[in-house]
Amino acid sequence: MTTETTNRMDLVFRKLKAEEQTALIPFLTVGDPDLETTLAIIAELEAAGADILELGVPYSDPLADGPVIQRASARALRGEVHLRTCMETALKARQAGSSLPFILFSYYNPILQMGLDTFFAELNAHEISGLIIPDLPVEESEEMRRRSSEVGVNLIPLVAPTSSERIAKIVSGASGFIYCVSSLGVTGERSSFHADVEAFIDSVRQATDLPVAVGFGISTGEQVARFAQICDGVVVGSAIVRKIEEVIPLLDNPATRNEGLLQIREFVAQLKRP
Ligand SMILES: O=P(O)(O)OC[C@@H](O)[C@@H](O)c1c[nH]c2ccccc12
Repeated sequence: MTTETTNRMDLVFRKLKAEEQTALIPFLTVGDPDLETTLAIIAELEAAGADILELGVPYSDPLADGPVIQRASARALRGEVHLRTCMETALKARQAGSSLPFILFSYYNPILQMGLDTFFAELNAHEISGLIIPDLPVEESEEMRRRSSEVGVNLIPLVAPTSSERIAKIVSGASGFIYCVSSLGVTGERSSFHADVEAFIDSVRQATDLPVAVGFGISTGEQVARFAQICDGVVVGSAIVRKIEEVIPLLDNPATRNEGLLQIREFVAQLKRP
């Protein structure tokens, strides 16, 4: 008997699995170039076939990010976009009709600044289904996992090709999905991945019944199709953030805004159907 889940993300993975489909999971930085445009881009990503969305909280010290996302964070921070505005953006996107499950992607510090009690009290109220905290110390992940599950939000762990014997520990008690980082280093488009990435992903699959997704460096339809063969989800961030950066001049001009939005939609659509 399956336990009924109300978590929107879990329902999407279950539906895609039944259809033998892989989730396309874009990442964007909220507020890049501005909050109103982020809401418009979310609608384009959904129309382009996105299944789940990572909403990145801009941060002043994004140590795991490459230059593309660093620039996006800097643009969003100039617009005074912080953790609470990102949560509010998720709610506004839902109210505007989006049915995408939202993953709030934040470094640990902004969450600590807000205060854990406030943060977790507001997660659900803002339609957040998942949480990724790339720099969450393992020692503190137990409390964060407990608090997340208390409010029905999946705290999604990252595993790296070097995690090896820690994989079992990382995935035990996890929920939502397991995020396999395809390569070492920081985010950013890549033409090649960690040498044994398929074997690594397979070892994660052996260690969990949860959906397994891969991210880091994936930027073309061919790369998405390659990983879709062995994963339940594929995350694409920097390539989409770069496309957004490229069309900012179009987005900023009312006369060409729709052209800019269309270019973002078309870029993401070809990731799903190369
Ligand atoms: O940008 P890429 O190379 O496509 O990788 C996904 C990534 O953007 C997103 O999941 C992410 C953004 N910042 C991160 C920091 C750590 C791990 C993952 C991330």
